[in-house]
Amino acid sequence: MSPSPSLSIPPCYRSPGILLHAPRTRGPFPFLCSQSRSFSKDQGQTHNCKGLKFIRGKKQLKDLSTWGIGGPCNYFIQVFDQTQLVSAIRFCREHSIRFIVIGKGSNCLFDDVGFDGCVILNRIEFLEKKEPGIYRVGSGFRFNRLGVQCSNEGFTGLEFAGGIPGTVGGATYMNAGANGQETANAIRSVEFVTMDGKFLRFSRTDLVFGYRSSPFQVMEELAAIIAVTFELQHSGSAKRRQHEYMERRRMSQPVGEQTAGSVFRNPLDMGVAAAELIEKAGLKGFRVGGAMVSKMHANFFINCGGATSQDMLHLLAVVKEKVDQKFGVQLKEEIIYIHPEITDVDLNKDG
Ligand SMILES: NC(=O)C1=CN([C@@H]2O[C@H](COP(=O)(O)OP(=O)(O)OC[C@H]3O[C@@H](n4cnc5c(N)ncnc54)[C@H](OP(=O)(O)O)[C@@H]3O)[C@@H](O)[C@H]2O)C=CC1
Ligand SMILES: C=C(O[C@H]1[C@H](O)[C@@H](CO)O[C@H](OP(=O)(O)OP(=O)(O)OC[C@H]2O[C@@H](n3ccc(=O)[nH]c3=O)[C@H](O)[C@@H]2O)[C@@H]1NC(C)=O)C(=O)O
Repeated sequence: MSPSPSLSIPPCYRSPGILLHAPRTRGPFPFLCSQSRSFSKDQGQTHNCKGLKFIRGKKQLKDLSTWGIGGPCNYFIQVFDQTQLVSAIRFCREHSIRFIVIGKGSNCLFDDVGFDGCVILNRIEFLEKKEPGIYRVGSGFRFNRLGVQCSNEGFTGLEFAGGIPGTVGGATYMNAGANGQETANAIRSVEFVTMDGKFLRFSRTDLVFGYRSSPFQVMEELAAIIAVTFELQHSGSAKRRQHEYMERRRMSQPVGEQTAGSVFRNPLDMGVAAAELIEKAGLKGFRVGGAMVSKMHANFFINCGGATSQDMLHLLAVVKEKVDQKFGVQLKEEIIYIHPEITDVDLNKDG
């Protein structure tokens, strides 16, 4: 799909060498006619469909993102179980409405223009203990809470999740990690729903994860991850370790500020952290409008109050450019930019 003529990609993302992680929003059925919808029309109305209540044009994405940035979305719905999730997806597809599924919005940069589609907020929050160390958890369950609970119960594998602001679904999708642990290593199986409404369950051995990557990021038929089963081992020291990791996080990261965690992936092949390069480029405290490189941790960018998506995009672009100029390293985003209208456009490709 081509960019709409009425919306422009921010100029900073047109410059050669300025790359952006591809936003993967799920589009409508290709064979259905696209309805012409004006952005955020029917402001403030709700639309009831089979017991589901969609809010039209009113929900501000800044309230759904840890960065506190983003304009209105055309449709918004919260889902509390998999039946509601599937119904919401079916509604979107039948009406040719693009949708995204989000958790805590801790890895998303929404645009001030908003999102011309439906944002489905995942509130599937159950936790089942199947047997000692085996937890089946709804994808909307807070990852932080899971990490603390499992560690307190004497199981190791998810200590690092303490303090991570995302959901179990987001953490699986991103293969979140910290302190030498990764989500993938604790997974036994993942249940998800496809675009045509099928439920599938893959066991860990069927899934190839990497550093901040999962097969779900490139799975065309994925609609949403529904639940994840974790398999953890007994450990007398898990609780202490979880506390230590949390303390380390408090000492090294700007906890409590409006951030989206690490902005860039570490360039693993270079054997250096993105934060180190940004700091050595002299960019700690560098500011564009309301967006600033944290003085505490250079790979965290802070909304100091009133930052716009343009501020943040420009800050990202400047940091990438300076790091490239100084070290010849092209940083790659960990955060996902949700473009207001473009579907499946890889902005990494060119300007
Ligand atoms: N290590 C750390 O300290 C930090 C880690 N993080 C990590 O960032 C991630 C963000 O989690 P969260 O805030 O919940 O995610 P978000 O709400 O930010 O969603 C980010 C993207 O993840 C995908 N996604 C989220 N939930 C689902 C789901 N149930 N099924 C399929 N795709 C999904 C969607 O991608 P798409 O639209 O492309 O399909 C979505 O756009 C986690 O991995 C979190 O642990 C974040 C901050 C700090
Ligand atoms: C926050 C995230 O995950 C974090 C995770 O919490 C921490 C803790 O294990 O390790 C990663 O950060 P990181 O690589 O920056 O880890 P740190 O230990 O803080 O720093 C690495 C190196 O960079 C140096 N460093 C760090 C910050 C800074 O401002 N300047 C600097 O030079 C540190 O001295 C250290 O030598 C994850 N980030 C990535 C992109 O891999 C996230 O994914 O959102």
